[in-house]
Amino acid sequence: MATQRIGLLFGSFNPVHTGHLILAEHFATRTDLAEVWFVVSPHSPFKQAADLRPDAERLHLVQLAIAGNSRLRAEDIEFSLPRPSYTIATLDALRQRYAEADFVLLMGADNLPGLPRWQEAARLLAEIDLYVYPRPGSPLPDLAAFPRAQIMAAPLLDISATYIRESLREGRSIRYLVPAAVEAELLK
Ligand SMILES: Nc1ncnc2c1ncn2[C@@H]1O[C@H](COP(=O)(O)OP(=O)(O)OP(=O)(O)O)[C@@H](O)[C@H]1O
Ligand SMILES: O=C(O)c1ccc[n+]([C@@H]2O[C@H](COP(=O)([O-])O)[C@@H](O)[C@H]2O)c1
Repeated sequence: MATQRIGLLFGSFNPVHTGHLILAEHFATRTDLAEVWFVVSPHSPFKQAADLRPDAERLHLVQLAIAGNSRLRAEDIEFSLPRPSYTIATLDALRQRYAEADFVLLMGADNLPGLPRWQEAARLLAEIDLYVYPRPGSPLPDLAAFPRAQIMAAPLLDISATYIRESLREGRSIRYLVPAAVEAELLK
């Protein structure tokens, strides 16, 4: 099989929302990437696990959100890896499982300055291309320290999983903020 470039969008997806989907669809259809995979993290190293929905539920919501879209995929590889989920370990595992894929890391410009503090950051930065999308309110990062990174504009929706969780707590509408199937599941 020919090598395919696959974009990886890492996150807690607690829950997945329309902002993630617009971003993923953009990269999967308007760049050289063949697909975008949502890598559901059981526990992101810099985040508290306290108000996290169970892993399987967050994965299921991603699966509902992307159902029928052959360019998007839900990846649960981190469920079977040590925690917290370090991206370099995940990348090693993904490369072992999918030897034919050429992975690219998708990342918001706000996250890039923190990347040098990630586990084995030097190896990670040496081993993978980064597509960095600007975030409103975040200055464009200096790419000097990131030779394999390039800025790629993408349409963004100014919502977050935090906003969805707050809306649910307050009994407010989440219609259109998440796909209808995700909304139905969250309101069950
Ligand atoms: N509205 C959005 N537009 C583009 N990218 C987003 C948006 N929301 C989140 N992302 C990015 O998607 C990835 C996964 O997001 P994550 O699961 O952390 O969601 P989140 O909405 O930022 O969550 P939370 O509000 O719980 O922190 C991260 O890289 C994050 O920066
Ligand atoms: O590898 C690391 O050391 C590392 C440190 C912080 C974050 N990450 C990855 O970045 C993703 C987004 O992080 P967060 O905290 O914004 O949800 C998360 O899912 C992790 O896979 C990875």
